[in-house]
Amino acid sequence: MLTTVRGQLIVSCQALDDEPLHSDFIMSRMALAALQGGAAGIRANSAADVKAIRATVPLPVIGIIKRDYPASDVYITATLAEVRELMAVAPDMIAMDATTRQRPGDMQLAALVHRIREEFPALLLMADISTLEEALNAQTLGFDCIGTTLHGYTQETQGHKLWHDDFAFLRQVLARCRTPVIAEGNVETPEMAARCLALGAHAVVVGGAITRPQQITQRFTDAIHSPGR
Ligand SMILES: CC(=O)N[C@H](C=O)[C@@H](O)[C@H](O)[C@H](O)COP(=O)(O)O
Repeated sequence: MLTTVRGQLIVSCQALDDEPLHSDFIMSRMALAALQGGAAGIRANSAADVKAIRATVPLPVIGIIKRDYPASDVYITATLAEVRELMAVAPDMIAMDATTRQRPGDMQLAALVHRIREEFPALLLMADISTLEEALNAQTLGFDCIGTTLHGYTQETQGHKLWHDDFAFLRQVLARCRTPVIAEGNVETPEMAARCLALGAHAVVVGGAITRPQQITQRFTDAIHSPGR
């Protein structure tokens, strides 16, 4: 899978249950639209969506399960239970939260990765990180690739966007990691996606700017109503 997506666009097709497009059927059609537009891979949330997408498009799929747990801020493939659920539909790679935050049941990331490797030795694992420290830790733990997915979404990085300062954070991670780095999170324009790849990202994941119409609409309405217009 990593070879297939090298230098390419991966489209994240996700709609949570409180979003207007929440439906495995709709996500599978989003994936088909992404294929027709030239995407090389798909990222999807839930076993149902991964299954529907795999039945519709011949592209590699990165699977995740977003699930909230009490007393932990970790929600992207937080425990072994989510990995097992996803493995029932066999995504090509699974992405999981690889931040240093406390996980449900106080499970340590290193122990969890060890358990996953024991149970699913052939599975590719993507580390969703928010800081350079977490990227380096993920590399040490042997993740197959590192995604900047959570940069801006943790307490430590709140308010940051991946594109700030000409992708300074991405450049920092790329300079320090030999594990392939996938740029993900707030890549809002085609130019930004191209820039991530030019900087050396292995691939780039774009979600909302392609598959969340409410977000796309708001960009237009914000521009129309902005005071300086
Ligand atoms: C922080 C978090 O939960 N990110 C999620 C991870 O799968 C998705 O909601 C994002 O859509 C995805 O990362 C792509 O990012 P963007 O939609 O900004 O292009």
